[in-house]
Amino acid sequence: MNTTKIVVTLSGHNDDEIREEIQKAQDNIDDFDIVEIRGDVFDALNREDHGKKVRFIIDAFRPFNKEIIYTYRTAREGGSGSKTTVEYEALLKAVCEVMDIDYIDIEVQSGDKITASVIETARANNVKCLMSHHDFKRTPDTDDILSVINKMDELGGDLYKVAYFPQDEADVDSVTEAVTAARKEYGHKVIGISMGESGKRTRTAQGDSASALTYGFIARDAAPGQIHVTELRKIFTK
Ligand SMILES: O=C1C[C@@](O)(C(=O)O)C[C@@H](O)[C@@H]1O
Repeated sequence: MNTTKIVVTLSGHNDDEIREEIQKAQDNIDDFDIVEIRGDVFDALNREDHGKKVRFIIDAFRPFNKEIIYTYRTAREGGSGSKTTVEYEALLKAVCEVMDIDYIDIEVQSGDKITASVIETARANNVKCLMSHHDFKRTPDTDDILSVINKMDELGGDLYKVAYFPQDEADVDSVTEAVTAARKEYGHKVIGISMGESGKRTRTAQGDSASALTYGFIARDAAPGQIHVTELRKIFTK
């Protein structure tokens, strides 16, 4: 049975783009299970306006019983977020405290102390922790990918996501092998993404190497190699 949930990443920056994405997503509401809000696209806004945008998106999908992931992707991991690690920690904690979300994405490279303190606040507010790690330049070998995932498990997350950029097919295979091995160890909690065109097969993998979540787009892709959610739904219902 296919148990990969489809996530739609929303990355519209301004009101027009946000409305367009919400409309398209609502028109294709059965093509995804979870909504990812990319908070880093609101980086230029103050805390209050940032919060308003996030709440607006949450309110658009709650009536459809969609789960919500809040992600603030920092520039060092391929996003547009320019906050310092101290600001990053404060933002994630505030989001857990005041927003009605299901998952918070925590970049483990922000450090063990920050990760632990965000996890504590998330737990206190019934928010699940999606541990993440991205490298937009390269892919380490399978053992190194597995040590990142082991670390995420030690830190105490609910889902473990790694995303890498491949240089060749062998790099894509390393991600697939790491997901397969980590699933044996930890169960269906692992997400392994190889970005770009050649990595697309990691986004549609089924069986032993299937990820717990696969991220797709509705209006514009938020990462290289992302697939439209309607296509993902077709692939995963075959
Ligand atoms: O970590 C991920 C995965 C992703 O980078 C992708 O490659 O689809 C897209 C991001 O929005 C998300 O937070």
